[in-house]
Amino acid sequence: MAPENSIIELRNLSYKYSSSDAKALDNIDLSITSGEKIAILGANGAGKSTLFKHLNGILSPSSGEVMINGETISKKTIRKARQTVGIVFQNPDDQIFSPTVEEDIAFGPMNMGLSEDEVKERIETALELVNLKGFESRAPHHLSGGQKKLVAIAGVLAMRPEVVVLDEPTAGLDPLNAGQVMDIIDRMNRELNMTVVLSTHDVDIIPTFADRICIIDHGKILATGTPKEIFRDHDLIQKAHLRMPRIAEVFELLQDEGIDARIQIAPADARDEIIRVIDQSGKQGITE
Ligand SMILES: Nc1ncnc2c1ncn2[C@@H]1O[C@H](COP(=O)(O)OP(=O)(O)OP(=O)(O)O)[C@@H](O)[C@H]1O
Repeated sequence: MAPENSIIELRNLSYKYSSSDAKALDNIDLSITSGEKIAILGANGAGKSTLFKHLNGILSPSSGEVMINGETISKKTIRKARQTVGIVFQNPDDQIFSPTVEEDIAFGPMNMGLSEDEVKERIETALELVNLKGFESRAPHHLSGGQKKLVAIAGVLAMRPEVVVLDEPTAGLDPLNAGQVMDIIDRMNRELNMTVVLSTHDVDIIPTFADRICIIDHGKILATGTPKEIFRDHDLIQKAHLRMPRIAEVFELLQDEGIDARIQIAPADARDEIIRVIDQSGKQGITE
């Protein structure tokens, strides 16, 4: 039995590409809870994309199983699994095919057999959410990389999946667009109650985004935990080819100055800690 509220359940999942001797995924056990925001971290080649391709049946396990809402993905359940789990690939060119933005976003909902009115409404809502109203007739291949990424997100959004999986959603985007994409992802979770699974190499966005982190290395899970738990473990961070978020470096510098500040990784926690240190030094100043 899958744990209660578990929307995705991976059990002893292993996968080997036919052209390779090594396992790309090696005995993965992971349970993803409905409504959570989970970040999958790992070095290049760790197995993140291979893992994601198992979440809606693009790849089938060499051994083990993938369950969506308690049902193992099989020929019989794959259609339902694909409606439940929508994937936004790393390269938007892999998923945008239609001559116009509107037709591209309509593709998924039309395949679901929805009425014309419903499809129209979904296109409008999806374009509004990604701030691309007015782009309906534009040709996707003439858009910028960031705009294409937004079209790919809108296409998945229009299918209203319970889970959205995003493979490195901010890769190749300038800071402003990366921030915009992260805001959209956050709204998908807060306003549309979607479960979000994403992979990223950007450790600075994780403390504000993720409820939970899962670190994979050479196809195996090294650790799962809250961002605070994971970033406490320096050996783990090194092994996974990651680094501490920049905010933590400020606290390390303060500690080098002999200031009793506890290392923080998220902006709001950093603010609270700095206020605490200032308050404390103020009180010390009064008593001295
Ligand atoms: N089509 C394929 N055929 C053979 N081996 C593959 C194929 N795709 C990926 N691999 C191998 O499987 C392993 C996992 O690759 P994967 O693309 O899942 O990693 P990743 O964590 O997504 O990496 P990145 O961060 O670079 O996108 C790597 O060793 C890779 O070389």
